[in-house]
Amino acid sequence: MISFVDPERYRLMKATGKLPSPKGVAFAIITLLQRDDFRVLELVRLVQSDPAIAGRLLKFANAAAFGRTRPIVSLQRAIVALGSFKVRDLVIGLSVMHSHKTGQCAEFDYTSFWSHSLATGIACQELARFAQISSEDIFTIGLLTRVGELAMASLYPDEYAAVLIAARELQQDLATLERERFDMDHRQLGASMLAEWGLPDMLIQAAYHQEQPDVAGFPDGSRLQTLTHSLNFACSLAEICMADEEARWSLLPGLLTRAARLGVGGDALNDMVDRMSRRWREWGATLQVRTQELPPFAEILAASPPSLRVSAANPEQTGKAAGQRLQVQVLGVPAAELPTLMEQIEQLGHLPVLLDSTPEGLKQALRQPAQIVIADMSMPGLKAAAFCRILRQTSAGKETYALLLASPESEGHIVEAIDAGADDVLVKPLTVQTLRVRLNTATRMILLRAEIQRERRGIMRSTGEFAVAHKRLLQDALTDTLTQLPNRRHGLDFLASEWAFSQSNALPMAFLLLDIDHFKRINDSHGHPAGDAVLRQLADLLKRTSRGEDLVFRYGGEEFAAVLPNANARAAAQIAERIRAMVEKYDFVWEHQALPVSVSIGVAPALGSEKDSQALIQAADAALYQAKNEGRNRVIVAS
Ligand SMILES: Nc1nc2c(ncn2[C@@H]2O[C@H](COP(=O)(O)OP(=O)(O)OP(=O)(O)O)[C@@H](O)[C@H]2O)c(=O)[nH]1
Repeated sequence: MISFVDPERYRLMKATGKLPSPKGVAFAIITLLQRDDFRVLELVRLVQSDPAIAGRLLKFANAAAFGRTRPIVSLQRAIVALGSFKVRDLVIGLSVMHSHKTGQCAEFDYTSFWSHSLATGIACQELARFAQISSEDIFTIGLLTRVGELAMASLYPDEYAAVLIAARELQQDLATLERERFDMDHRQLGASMLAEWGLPDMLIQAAYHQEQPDVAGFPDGSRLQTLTHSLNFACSLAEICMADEEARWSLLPGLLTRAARLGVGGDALNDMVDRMSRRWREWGATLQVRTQELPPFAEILAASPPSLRVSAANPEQTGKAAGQRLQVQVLGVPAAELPTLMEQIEQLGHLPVLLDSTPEGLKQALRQPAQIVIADMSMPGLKAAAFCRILRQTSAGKETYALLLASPESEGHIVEAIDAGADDVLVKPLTVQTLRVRLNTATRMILLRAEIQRERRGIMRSTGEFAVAHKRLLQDALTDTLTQLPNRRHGLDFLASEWAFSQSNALPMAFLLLDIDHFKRINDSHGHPAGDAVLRQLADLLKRTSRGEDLVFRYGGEEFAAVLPNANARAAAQIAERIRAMVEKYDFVWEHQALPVSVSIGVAPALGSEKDSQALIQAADAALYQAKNEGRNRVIVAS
């Protein structure tokens, strides 16, 4: 199944001395293990001769022995625990990495290559249990899976640089271009190298096919198929680790589909990615390979923009409603149908997110539902109708588009599910066309809901702004600009309503009119601004000293007025006298100069006999006129 490089050609390439190869101790270990009669002690001695490799092996052995009560401290024990052949493979991987961190090919990014390879190796270890393979073996193959590319760059630095540029600029398949140029590709060359170093055939096959696991033709469910898919997933996870934030989002759908194939999703996937990225950084520090911090995977998923523009390069996505990429949570879909569904969702340009078919997965869907939730009616744990009902009760779930999948047998429950709040039900088996039509409908519906929300927010904002503006206008219309007291219009309205209230409730009230004595003189002697200042100071004084229930307002010019609810003639006269005396004593100041000010006040208590509030004004005005006539700076109560 593997198309290796022609052995004679490989021999010639090797003879150039340019092919990457395990050096020193690693090479000696390969030779040792090729002998049938090698002894573990010889292996231990060889490893001991390179302290750097010895240290890393110990670390690996302890990582593999995770869960043991005591760490392995002796190299011999570590080698026995790992097994001689695993030791050989690990040492090969580490040695190749160590001696090929830089090279001659200008377009080959050696630093990124090893960052990616290490991330792949570490991700592979996380997948060891799925692939039913030891974590050391799978680490090595993850680390070396792209070693053919490194070899091409070492053998033909200039020509390979041109191939890399063409692959990038023309967006063409690298292996195809390599075959056109060199009559072999990196997969073939890599496989030949791994075979020469003695790595197990199964690992070589997986590495060879990992870029296109579906065309490998491995039997469904076979160990080799799972291993190849695991390697493919690990590479995709490494891409995510290497990518910047924006590129990461576009890689997510592919990763989630691959994870679904292996049956990993929900919190298990989040934990796995977080653990992997942590170990990648740890090992990066040990092996001096560049790494970068990855936010928690749950955060990456949550932050992926729901309305990411769809890449025009993907023809499947054209014609999709408004070109929106939406998060689609998938819940309770039987394992056999899952990969196809995830792939279809991805093909249609959306972001499939697999949730565990466990109570936890259900909780997550209810707590943080995506824009679309696809739930199978046969999901374990909760009936679809109940799920929809609970979903609709949550604030986030109200907006979610709930699409249920029904098997022909569960058709009877469809009406029940729709009544419970499902937006749509699809009867299986699904075709990609049906799914496309339904997801487009969902997308339009979601966009429409978002539009309505936006408009509603806009209306609320305008209403709020209008209310504020209206209040401000009203305030302006009722306030005197110079003194900030209520103006005449406001004051007279208040007087009218207070008078009517006191009349109908037989309560006392009074009205005062107050006029500054010889105000003209202040203007004439000190200027109009001095007059304004006196008006403002008097307004403040009246405001500060009036009772809470009274309304003091500017009547006009140098005249002020006060409406005094609940004040009979005597009380009103006392209030007026208090004001008069206070003004007389008050230090009015203009430009550090004291200005003596006095006021005359006419008091009009409501007697119950006047026909309207206007009569009170006239009475107060008459009393004020009398006060002025009698010498000013006095209070006259109308009778
Ligand atoms: N600075 C200033 N002066 C004002 C304002 N409104 C009215 N006046 C002045 O107030 C003065 C009122 O003068 P008069 O009606 O003769 O009365 P007076 O000088 O107070 O004398 P009596 O009321 O008889 O004690 C006029 O000179 C107006 O120009 C204002 O808003 N600012």
